[in-house]
Amino acid sequence: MIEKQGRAYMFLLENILYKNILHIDKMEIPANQITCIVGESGAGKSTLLKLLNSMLSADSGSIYYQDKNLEDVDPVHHRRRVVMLAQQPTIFEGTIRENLNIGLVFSEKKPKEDHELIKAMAVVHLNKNLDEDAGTLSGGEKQRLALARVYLMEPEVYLLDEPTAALDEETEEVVIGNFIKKVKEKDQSLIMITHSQKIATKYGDYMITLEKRVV
Ligand SMILES: Nc1ncnc2c1ncn2[C@@H]1O[C@H](COP(=O)(O)OP(=O)(O)OP(=O)(O)O)[C@@H](O)[C@H]1O
Repeated sequence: MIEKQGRAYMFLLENILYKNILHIDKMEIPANQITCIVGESGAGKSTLLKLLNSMLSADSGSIYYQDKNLEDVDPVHHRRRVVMLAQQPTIFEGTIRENLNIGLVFSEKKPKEDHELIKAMAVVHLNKNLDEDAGTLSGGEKQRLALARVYLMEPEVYLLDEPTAALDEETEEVVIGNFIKKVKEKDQSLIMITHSQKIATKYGDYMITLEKRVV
C-alpha cells in the first residue's frame, strides 16, 4: 500500500502517456473501495483498465500497484491478483461448469466444486444447470457467467469493463448490488467502468471521470 497523507492508495499513476489516447499527470486509486470510471465513449476508459492490468504498457510514465512499479512486476503474476473482465468477455466451448472453472485453470489454481460454482452463479443471479452448454446462453447470461468466472478467481482487485451493459436495469441492480456486497465482505477492491450514472452514484465510493483528448 502506498501511504500518502495518512491515506492508502492501491494504484498510483504518474505522468502517463499512452499513444494519443491517455494523458494522465497524476491519478490515485484507493484500496478496498468501489471506484467507478465514467466518461464519454472513446475517452480511454478501457485503455486505462488495460494499463492497470498490465495488458498494455504506457509509452511513458509509471504505474505503481501497492508499492511496486508495474514495470518490475511479472504481468502474468500481476494479472492473477488484479483480474480484468473485458467488455465482451470470451465464452469458451463447453459447459457452464467448464466456463466457470476456466479462469482458475488458467491461473493454475484448483477448480471449484459444484456447490461453490452454484454459489457464484447465485451472486450474479444466474440460475442454470452446470452441465448446460454455455454457447446457448443469451448475451446477458453470458456476461453474468463471465462475471461469476472472475468472482471465483478471488483476486485482490476486480477491473470490470461495463459488466452489466447487456442486462436490463432491474437485473443490473441486483447483480451489481450482490457483487459489491461480496467485494466488501472479502475486503477486495473493485474498479468498474459504467455508463450508468445511477450505478455510479449509488455504489461508487470514488469516481474517476475521463475526458476525451482534444488532439
Ligand atoms: N490499440 C489501440 N491502438 C490505437 N487506438 C486505439 C487502441 N485501442 C483503443 N484505441 C482508440 O483509443 C480510444 C479510446 O478507446 P477506449 O476503448 O479505451 O475508450 P472507452 O472510453 O473505453 O470507450 P467506450 O466507452 O466506447 O468503450 C478510441 O478512440 C479507440 O479507437
